[in-house]
Amino acid sequence: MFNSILLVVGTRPEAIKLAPLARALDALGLTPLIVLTGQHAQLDPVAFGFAAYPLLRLHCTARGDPRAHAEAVAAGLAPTLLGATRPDLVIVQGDTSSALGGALAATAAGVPLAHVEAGLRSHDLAMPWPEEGNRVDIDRLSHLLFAATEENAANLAAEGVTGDVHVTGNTAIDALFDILAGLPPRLESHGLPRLLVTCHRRENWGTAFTPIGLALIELARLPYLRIEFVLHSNPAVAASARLLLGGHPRIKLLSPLDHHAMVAAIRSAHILLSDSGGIQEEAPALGIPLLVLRSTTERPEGISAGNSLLVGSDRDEIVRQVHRLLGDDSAYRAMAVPALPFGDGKSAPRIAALCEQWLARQPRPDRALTA
Ligand SMILES: CC(=O)N[C@@H]1[C@@H](OP(=O)(O)OP(=O)(O)OC[C@H]2O[C@@H](n3ccc(=O)[nH]c3=O)[C@H](O)[C@@H]2O)O[C@H](CO)[C@@H](O)[C@@H]1O
Repeated sequence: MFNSILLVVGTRPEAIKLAPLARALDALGLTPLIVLTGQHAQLDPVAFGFAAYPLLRLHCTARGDPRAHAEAVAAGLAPTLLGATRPDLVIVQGDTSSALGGALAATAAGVPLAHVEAGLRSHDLAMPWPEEGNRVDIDRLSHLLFAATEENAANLAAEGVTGDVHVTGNTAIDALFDILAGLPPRLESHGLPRLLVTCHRRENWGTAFTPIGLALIELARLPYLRIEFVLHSNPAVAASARLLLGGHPRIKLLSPLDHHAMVAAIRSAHILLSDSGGIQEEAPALGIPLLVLRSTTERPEGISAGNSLLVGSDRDEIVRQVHRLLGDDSAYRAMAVPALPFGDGKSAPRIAALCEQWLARQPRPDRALTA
């Protein structure tokens, strides 16, 4: 009896986190249909191993209004969910408008919905916007909720979600370990310490980026510090960095890296400075101290583990914290102890097995015939 499962993929982080699940489902004989929504138009399915699976492209490129994008994704998905090839389960990941669109489409069509990375909460609907609201809405609609941590599950319980909640870890760590398995051992770095920076969140766009850029220009005065800024694939997001930092002799702007190269770059950095959700999950596992360019986070576990620290986007605070880690070896070492607060790297097979068991318990029209 074949169950059809549909994975909704819109952005790079969704591709990174759903690729291990696609493989785990396939290993159980539940080969998924991969829906590429087009939110990150340049997303290459081959780079994430999706070429092995049936693909459906919706061509819903990102829009300024995230709710309008979610509705476009839902409309694009409707014919597939209402047609003869009606899936048994739609799986979405995280908090993007593509994930919300997949959830809205599944709900409208009466197709069961599963949410990977359920229960993350900053408890501030305005920060991050629209992701916090997307996550709450998706969790409210989900039949299966895969929470990365106990804290995520506690958030869901507090909200009284009606679906089945399971603590599984985050598949981001599965993806990380898959890459590390293929990398040569990390060599002790004897070169100049490197500060690796990424910055893409909406709240750091445009003029909001200025204090962050000025902090980097101030830090670049340290003759022994190398600063590398990995640009985001969204040109509007990268524009602020290019404008303020382009051409600076001591700050190197790098084009977006593939995930293997990015993990290698993170692993060989001395300090990370980022507003990224995924890097908040990877940094503790790699034991690289992370200063988070946000005023709040839905990933407090990395902070509780001592691997990450919120520095917001205040210029002086960013400079102060980088100086502190460069100058105080015990402070640095305290943040550099590898930890796995977000999962053990086996989340994908765990989630796949839970999906298989849940599907086996669902009544199906043809099941009555074979009973
Ligand atoms: C509010 C929030 O936090 N939302 C997050 C947002 O994702 P994000 O913040 O993690 O987004 P990015 O920072 O773009 O991706 C990061 C990944 O990309 C890799 N990377 C990075 C630069 C590069 O040049 N090459 C790469 O390969 C990097 O190693 C890492 O694995 O949406 C996701 C989907 O819903 C959510 O899950 C997630 O909560």
